[in-house]
Amino acid sequence: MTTPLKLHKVIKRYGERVVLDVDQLAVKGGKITTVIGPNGSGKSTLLRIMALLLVNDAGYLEVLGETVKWQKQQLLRLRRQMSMVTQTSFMFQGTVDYNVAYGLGVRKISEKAVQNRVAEALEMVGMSAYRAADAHTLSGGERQKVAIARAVAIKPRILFLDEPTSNIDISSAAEIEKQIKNINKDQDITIIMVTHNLFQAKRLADEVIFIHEGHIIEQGGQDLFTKPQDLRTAAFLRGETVF
Ligand SMILES: Nc1ncnc2c1ncn2[C@@H]1O[C@H](COP(=O)(O)OP(=O)(O)OP(=O)(O)O)[C@@H](O)[C@H]1O
Repeated sequence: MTTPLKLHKVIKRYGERVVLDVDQLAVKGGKITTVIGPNGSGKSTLLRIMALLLVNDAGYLEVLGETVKWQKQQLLRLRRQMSMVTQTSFMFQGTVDYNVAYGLGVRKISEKAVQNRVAEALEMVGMSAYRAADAHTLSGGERQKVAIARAVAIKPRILFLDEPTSNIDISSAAEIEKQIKNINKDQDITIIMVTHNLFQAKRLADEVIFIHEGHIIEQGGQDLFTKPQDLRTAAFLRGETVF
């Protein structure tokens, strides 16, 4: 799948206000795309629409080769092929094992296969030693790793990350960044990640999208960081206010 996600003339409004207005967007399959932009520019809104958690008001999406009709059966089928990790992850009452296995319960796979997937996912994030731990006793960084394991255990085709490391320290964030890269490479999962951390965006991005006031101003590869084409992108990357 070269383009697992496409948006065509997608608009999202809250009341009268247009908060997202994307003419065309194509996300490259098997790559890590980072989404950057000022506060309130529409990054999370874009991510939530792409993850089929929020309905657009105009335009349409193509997800994993299907035009999204927002019809129940199709939504279920498509959502089962994607997962999301947010800034602070909810842990269910129970062990780490239980939390990672959570999304697998509704899938028709054997108990043995569930155990294998959980073990594999925890290994990927370096949390194998915590399998039997109570999830509510974990630190913030550990929770995020378990949340990533839970998201990966379902073997999604697209993984959405909304500021997954913004509440954790630099060294845990660095570990998670490494794990994100490995997940993308080894599991061939398309990753779309919103981050406020420009250094992180640069370290992880195969592709980057700069969004401002609901519009995609620029999309490109690593060149976008070094040779931005738009004055607003350049200003944002310099840490200046974007007008
Ligand atoms: N449920 C809602 N009702 C009304 N307005 C909303 C709602 N959700 C988001 N907005 C508005 O939409 C705009 C875009 O919000 P969004 O969260 O997508 O931005 P963002 O780029 O992710 O911001 P941040 O970097 O601050 O997290 C903001 O102005 C926000 O106030």
